[in-house]
Amino acid sequence: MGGYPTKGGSILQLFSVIRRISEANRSAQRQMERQLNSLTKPLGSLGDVEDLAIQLAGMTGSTELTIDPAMVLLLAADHGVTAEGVSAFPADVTQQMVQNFLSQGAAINVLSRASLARVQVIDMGINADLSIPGLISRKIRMGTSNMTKGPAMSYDEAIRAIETGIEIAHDAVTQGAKLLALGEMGIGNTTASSAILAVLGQIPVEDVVGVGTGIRDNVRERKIFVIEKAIAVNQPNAFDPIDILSKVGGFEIAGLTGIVLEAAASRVPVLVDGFITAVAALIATKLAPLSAQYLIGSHESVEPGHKIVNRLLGIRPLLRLHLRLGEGSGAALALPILRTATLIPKEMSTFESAQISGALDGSVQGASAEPQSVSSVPPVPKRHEFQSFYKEGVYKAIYERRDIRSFLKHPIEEEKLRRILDAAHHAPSVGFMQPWNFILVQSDSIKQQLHDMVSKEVQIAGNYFEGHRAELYPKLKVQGIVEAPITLCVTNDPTRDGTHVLGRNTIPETDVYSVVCAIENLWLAARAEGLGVGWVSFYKKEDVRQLLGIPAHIDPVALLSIGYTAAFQNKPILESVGWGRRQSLEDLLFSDAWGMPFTFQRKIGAAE
Ligand SMILES: Cc1cc2ncn([C@H]3O[C@H](COP(=O)(O)O)[C@@H](O)[C@H]3O)c2cc1C
Ligand SMILES: O=C(O)c1cccnc1
Repeated sequence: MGGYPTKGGSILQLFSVIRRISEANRSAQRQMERQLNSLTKPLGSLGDVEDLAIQLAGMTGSTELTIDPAMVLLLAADHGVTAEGVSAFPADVTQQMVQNFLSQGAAINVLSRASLARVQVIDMGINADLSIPGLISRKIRMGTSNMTKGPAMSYDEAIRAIETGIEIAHDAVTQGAKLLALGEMGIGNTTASSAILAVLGQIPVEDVVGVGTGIRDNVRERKIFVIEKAIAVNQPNAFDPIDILSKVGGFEIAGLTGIVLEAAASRVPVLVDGFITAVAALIATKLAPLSAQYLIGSHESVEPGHKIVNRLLGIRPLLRLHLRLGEGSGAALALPILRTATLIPKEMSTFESAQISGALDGSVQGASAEPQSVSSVPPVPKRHEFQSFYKEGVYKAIYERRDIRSFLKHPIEEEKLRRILDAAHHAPSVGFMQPWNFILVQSDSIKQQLHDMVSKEVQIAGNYFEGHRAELYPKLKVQGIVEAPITLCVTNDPTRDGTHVLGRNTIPETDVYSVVCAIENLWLAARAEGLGVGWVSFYKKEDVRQLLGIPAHIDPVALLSIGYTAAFQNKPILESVGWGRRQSLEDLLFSDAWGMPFTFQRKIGAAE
C-alpha cells in the first residue's frame, strides 16, 4: 500500500491530489530552450525532439532531464459489456494475457525490454481470482456490470478506482520512477472508451468506434448499437466525468485517470499509449485541466477515436505506426525518442565549447574570437560518464549478483561462455601479469569426484560451528557442483611474467588479487547473461591439483559452478537464512584515519 489511507470512496483524496497539480515550470522551459539554442545545430533543427526536452523541463521543473527508470503501469480489468459480443476475442483473454505479461511473453514485455522500461501489471478488476507472482492486486470488483443493462459501476466504485490509480502512481514515484507510461488490458475496453469519448466529446458514436481487436463490419455495427443503447439506458452527464466513468467506463480506465492525476501532482511526466489510455487521460484533464501539461503522446493508433482524443488533449503523437494493440506498446516504442531528447542537452557540444561559428545574422551565438576567462576548476569531461541506461546495467549486475547453489540442467550457449570468460580475462591484473588459467570441467565423473571431495570437507568444517550456525550449516548446499553444466577451476600462476612483476615486489599476493578480480568480472558478466555462479571453497587445494592434474606451483584459487538457475534471490542466501546481515556502509567508512567517522557531504573533495 502507498502512503495514502484508503477512504472508501470519499472524494477527499481525489480533491487533494487535484489541488496539488500546478502549471508546468516556465522558467525551466525557457532555460532549456536557451540551452538547446547554444548547441551545435541550427536553431530548432531537432524539431519535436527539442520540444520534448522543453516539455520535460517544464513538467519536472528541472533542466537536468531524465526519464529513467521509466515504468509502464499496465492496468487490467474485465468488462460486463463483452456479453453483448463487442470484441473479436472472448473475455477470458484478459486473464490469459495477464498470465502472459507475467511470463514475459507478450508484446509489451519485448518492447519494454528493448526500450529499457520496467512493467508493473496491476489487477484493477479482472473477472477471476488470480494470484500470480508479480501481479499487483488492486481489484475493485470482478469486472464491471453490463452497461447496456445499467451502470458499469457505482459512482463510489469509480472514485475508488481513480483513487487506487492515485495510489499506484504514488507507489511508482516513491520507488523512483521518473516517467510513467500508461498501459491497459481488458477485452471490451475499446467499447467502454468509445462510449466515454462519445459522451465527453459529444460526438456521434459511429465516428469514434473502430475495430478494436479486429471485429468484422457487422460486429462493428452491433458495437455502435450497444454503445448507443448503453448511453440511452444510463444517460451519463456529459459534464460530470466521474458519472460518465461509472456508467460506461471500466476499472482500468478509471485507475489510469488516477495515475495521470497523481503523476501531474508529483511533476512526473506521463507517456500516453493508445486509444484507451488517451481516453483515461482525457477524463483526468476534465477533472484537472492542468494535468494536460504533464502528458506526452506516444502515437496515433488506427482506432478512429484515438485521433479525436489526441486532438482534444492537444497531443501531437510522436509515431504513426498503425498500431492497434494497447498494453502500453506505443508508449514503449516511443520511449527511446524521449530518452534521446534527454541526452541532447546533456551530451551535445555548444558552439562555444566546440569552437564553431554562430549564425551570420547573430541568431545563434558562436564561439567568440577572444578567449573567454576560464574558471580555476576545469569542467569534468561530460562524455566520460556512461549514459544512464548503461550505468544502470552495471549497478544492476552488481546488486543482483548472487551466489547460486542450485542449477538447471539447461546447457550454456557457447557464445555466452566465451563472453563471460573474456570478461574475466579483461580484469585488472597487477603489472598486467594476467596470472589466471581457467579449467572448464564438464565431465560428469570429474564433477562427481569434485563434489565428493567438497562434501567431505563440508562435513569436517561443520564441526567448527556452534548454536544457530551449527543448525543452519547442514542446509547449505554443495549439490550445485554436479547439477551445473560447468565447474570452472580458476587458477593462479605466481611465476607468470617472471620474478620482477611491476607492483609485486612488496606485496607478493597481488597475483591472487588479480585472479580474484577476474572471478568478480566473470560473476557480474554471468549475472548479466542470466547465468548463475556459485563459488565453492571447501576443498583441499592438493586434492584438486591431483584430480585436475594441476602442477604443484599453480594455485587452484576457486571452483565456480556455472549454469542457469530457477531463481536469483532478492537477498544473499546467507542473509535470508539468518546466517549474517549486511553491515551498514557508514560503519565501515573512516575519514582520514582509522576509526574517524566519515559523513557524506554534498560535494566530496570540494575546496573548503
Ligand atoms: C491477444 C490479445 C492481446 C491484447 N493486448 C492488448 N489487447 C487490446 O485489445 C483489447 C481491446 O479490444 P476490444 O475492445 O476489441 O476487446 C484490450 O484488451 C487491449 O488492451 C489485446 C487483445 C487481444 C485479443
Ligand atoms: O488504440 C489502442 O490502444 C487499441 C486499439 C485496439 C485494441 N486495443 C487497443
